[in-house]
Amino acid sequence: MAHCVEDSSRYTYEEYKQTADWLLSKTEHRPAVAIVCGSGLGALGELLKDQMAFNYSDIPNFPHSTVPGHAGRLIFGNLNGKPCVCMQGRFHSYEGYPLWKVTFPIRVFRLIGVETLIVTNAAGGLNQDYKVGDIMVIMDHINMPGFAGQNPLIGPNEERFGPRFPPMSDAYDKDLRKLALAIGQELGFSEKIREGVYCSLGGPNFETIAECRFLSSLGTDAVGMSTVPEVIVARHCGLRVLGMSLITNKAVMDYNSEATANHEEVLQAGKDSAKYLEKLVTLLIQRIELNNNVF
Ligand SMILES: O=P(O)(O)O[C@@H]1C[C@H](O)[C@@H](CO)O1
Ligand SMILES: Nc1nc2[nH]cnc2c(=O)[nH]1
Repeated sequence: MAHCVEDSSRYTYEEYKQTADWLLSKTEHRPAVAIVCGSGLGALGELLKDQMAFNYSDIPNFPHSTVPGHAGRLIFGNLNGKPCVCMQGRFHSYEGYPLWKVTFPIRVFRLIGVETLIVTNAAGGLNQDYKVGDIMVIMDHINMPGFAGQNPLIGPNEERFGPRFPPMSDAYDKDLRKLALAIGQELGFSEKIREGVYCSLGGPNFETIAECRFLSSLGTDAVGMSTVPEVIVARHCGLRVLGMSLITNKAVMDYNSEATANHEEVLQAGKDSAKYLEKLVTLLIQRIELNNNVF
């Protein structure tokens, strides 16, 4: 039943196009790379030179950011000579947005000519080797809400974006992952840089101890509340994807522990470690090879 409600109120192709055309008419920037900033990681957006920024509330059809640490600005500019667009703030289903709304910007990016998506997030570390401040290059994901029928591609398929049944076994680009890991080593972060599996849950509560143990037994290295819907939609429309999680807290796995996760700690860890992610992304963008795709 829920699906029927969602279907009748999904964005039309024309609405994605309207937003894309609006943006293209307001700026001369023509980004090839889009960056989504996770909780507390908005400083990445400040790296862009020759900026032109829009508040989400001024962009036709755009949802609004409601979470602290997500400024709600779309910034166009150049990073190390490459044209980029950066979302300072993303949307989450726990804010009350259906997944087709959460992922709206991704298809708009495709229509304005973006070919590579870099998604970042704040995540809890389940892997016992991980420390707060580590950066995990996402190798693969588990779409937990997908197990319960929640997927941004549910509803009539829009063939102009991609196929009905997109594969997801190659969601995270191998070459970009290799490049990110190599740059991490080159920058001297070998202790900090990891590669692992991200699992997305619906939130907004943090996990119980039993849930953390369960996720860990499934092979999850880091847990969060975002990213996966964006990646599914990005892959559906042919974008190349790199994902990176900043480990902002260690998931509580022990019934004797007094620790509890909280958003303030997540934002603080973002502030403390933003500089590492900034260096990594800056060098990565310089080294990325672009195909100059036109959609
Ligand atoms: O947008 P991300 O996934 O980085 O945000 C994470 C998940 C929740 O929104 C929030 C919890 O602190 O951080
Ligand atoms: N679900 C979830 N999201 C997070 N975002 C940052 N830390 C966490 C966490 O521990 N769990």
